[in-house]
Amino acid sequence: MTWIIDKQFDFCYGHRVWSQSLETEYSLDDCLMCRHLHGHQGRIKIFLAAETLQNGMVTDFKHLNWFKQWLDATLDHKFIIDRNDPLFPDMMSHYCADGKMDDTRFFRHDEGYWTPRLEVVDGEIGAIREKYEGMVIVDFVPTSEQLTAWMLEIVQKKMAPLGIRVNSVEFWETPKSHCEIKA
Ligand SMILES: Nc1nc2c(c(=O)[nH]1)N=C([C@H](O)[C@H](O)COP(=O)(O)OP(=O)(O)OP(=O)(O)O)CN2
Repeated sequence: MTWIIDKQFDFCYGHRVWSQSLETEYSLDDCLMCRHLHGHQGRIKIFLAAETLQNGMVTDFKHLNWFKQWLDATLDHKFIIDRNDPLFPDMMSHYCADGKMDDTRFFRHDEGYWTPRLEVVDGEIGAIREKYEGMVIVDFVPTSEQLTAWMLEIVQKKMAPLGIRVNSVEFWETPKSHCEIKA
């Protein structure tokens, strides 16, 4: 017997899918809208599984509170940008040298993303600081598929010491566009 429990989390974020390309026979138009800077109300569901119960539970639902905190602090109301995005030097001009991301101007986080060191823009107007405060840099195109894979890995690593298996992760970029990864 396998028990599967799940918990859902919502967050809003911005992104740009700079690699989008379309087969117009199928898409019916050639507008690469996902290359625009745009935002979503994202929804993620984490599924945890076990063959035996501890204290009558797969694990306490509250053992995912850390994920809510991480999501709120890291991605909620942030713009997720790929460091390889051709627009990166333009959007992140204060954080580039020779047209490339200057790693020394960023914090590297264990979960595999970067955030700008805000002292780099000391002396600039508040709006400039606010722009960079809202940036989360990743090393992949932030599609539904890749965001889901990234978050699956983060949850798997964190839950492993508890002996909890992540069964799958589901992600909704919009209410109609959904991705699932079975671990
Ligand atoms: N396989 C993927 N395709 C697309 C992705 C993606 O991450 N993976 N992302 C986008 C866009 O970011 C976009 O915002 C979502 O587009 P779309 O599905 O077209 O939006 P809706 O769910 O609102 O659907 P409508 O048909 O426009 O109503 C594009 N493709």
